[in-house]
Amino acid sequence: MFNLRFDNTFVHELPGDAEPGGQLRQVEGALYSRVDPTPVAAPRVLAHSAEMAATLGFSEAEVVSAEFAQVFGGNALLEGMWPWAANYGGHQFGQWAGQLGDGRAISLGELVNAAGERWELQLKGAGRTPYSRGADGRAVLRSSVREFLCSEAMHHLGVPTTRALCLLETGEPVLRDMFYDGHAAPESGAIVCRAAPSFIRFGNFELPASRGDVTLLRQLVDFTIRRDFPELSGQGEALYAEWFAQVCERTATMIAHWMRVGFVHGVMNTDNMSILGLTIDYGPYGWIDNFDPDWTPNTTDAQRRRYRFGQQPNVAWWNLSRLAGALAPLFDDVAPLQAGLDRYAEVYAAADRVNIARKLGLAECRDADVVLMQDLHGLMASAEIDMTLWFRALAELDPLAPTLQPMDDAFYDEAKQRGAEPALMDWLTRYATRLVDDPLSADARRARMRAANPCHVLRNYLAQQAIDQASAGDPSGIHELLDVMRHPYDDQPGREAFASRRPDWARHKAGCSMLSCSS
Ligand SMILES: Nc1ncnc2c1ncn2[C@@H]1O[C@H](COP(=O)(O)OP(=O)(O)OP(=O)(O)O)[C@@H](O)[C@H]1O
Ligand SMILES: [Mg+2]
Repeated sequence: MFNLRFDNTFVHELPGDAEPGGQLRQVEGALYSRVDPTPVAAPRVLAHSAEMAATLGFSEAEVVSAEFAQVFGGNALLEGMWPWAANYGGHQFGQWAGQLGDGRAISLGELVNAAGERWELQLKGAGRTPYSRGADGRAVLRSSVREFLCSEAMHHLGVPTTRALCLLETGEPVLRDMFYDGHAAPESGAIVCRAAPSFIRFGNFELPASRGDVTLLRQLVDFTIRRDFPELSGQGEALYAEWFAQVCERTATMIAHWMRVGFVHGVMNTDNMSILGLTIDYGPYGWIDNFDPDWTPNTTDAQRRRYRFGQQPNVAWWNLSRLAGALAPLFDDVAPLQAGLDRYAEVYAAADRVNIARKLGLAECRDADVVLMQDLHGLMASAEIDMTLWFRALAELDPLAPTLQPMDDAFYDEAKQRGAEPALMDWLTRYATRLVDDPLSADARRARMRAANPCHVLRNYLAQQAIDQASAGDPSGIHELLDVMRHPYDDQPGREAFASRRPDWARHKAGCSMLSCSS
């Protein structure tokens, strides 16, 4: 069983903490600490991703074996695993926060699969590490279900993301004060095994830079380029510049996907930004129901709304500029770093135009189409229109006889719907005129729109329903939701309930419209 190969380049090639064990402390001159997961009472696999298991080389029989639960619950190691916690810092909500590190994530090893791909396997919620800073190193079931489901949903939506192999309950309670109101209560503990080619974050570079440890910074940069960006050539500053521009490009692409599907990350601190441009850390994230660029699901950010939906492209730029600052000691001149940031803006602007063309079913995006989309966004916000339902239904519009009828289900408020009808009809008329002037056939337009506008997204209340059911002992809701999210662009007859508007009861319910960072 488990014929797997691990090569663990991160720990083999880079300096680690000389002191073994899980002592809390500032770890200097090292990029990680060796630490074993803390065993749990009764690990049980609640769900797994069949695609990810196959990719990594696990058979279905292995996934249901007792040994699998022991390994991914943190009670046993496979040959070749060498667990560690990474050392990183980060800017949190705009402020430098110093050393953070993996306080509850423990990487088990870098698996090299049959196809030769590298996948780092990482348990989230596996116990304390030197970076736990007074917290327990654990994760609760509700947040773990959300991380597991969203990782896979995002992948199937075509959004660059870390993946999830499996979700386990630990059989141990975890104490959490969900509303930060002094009422801590026990919740079920859980662990997600995540997988990604690398979990390196902007903050991994920021920490040695903040300490003036340029040698360590350079070691990490050289390693990252060598291992994760093998397509880049050149050397010295020119190579570093090209690499930074690549990071900027990938980040721009990722954010454009978020904006296309209506994903709000919720806590875009630089320690939650992947150097590979993958969506990382599914914490207090949320999905746009009624279109609102000012919405954030994160209750901790409710006042300032730093990480609101419409702000994400700007925040990513700000985060990249923090990374640029960290990398500056490797450059004689900051011009190449500035060029990388400019590259972000260009690539994002181009990707935004591609989104507009795809979402509206146009062969190309003209300048006037940008205005057309902006005007639509304004109307969608004021009329409280569901983003997913609107764009999906818009593909059914007849440009020769435009009506609002296909989009009838997308409205949350009847009075607002009626009030907005004249303006929306004006907009539809403009759009229909534009369509007539577009070279795409009706079929090609519809196919283009249906491939860009999902009908199934992981609406907050859907995840919450699966959580409530799992908390009562029945994980089948997780399985069904995962299965729905495997085909987000397909109509799924009999599963219409997963593609409908957020129900009224979910509008202000915790977990459905607002998410606590307590996880
Ligand atoms: N229960 C916990 N025990 C120990 N450390 C924690 C815990 N929760 C969060 N942290 C640490 O606090 C910092 C910021 O937390 P954040 O919520 O961004 O990350 P996270 O959800 O734990 O994990 P990740 O970014 O790995 O997905 C990180 O250093 C994280 O490891
Ligand atoms: Mg995090």
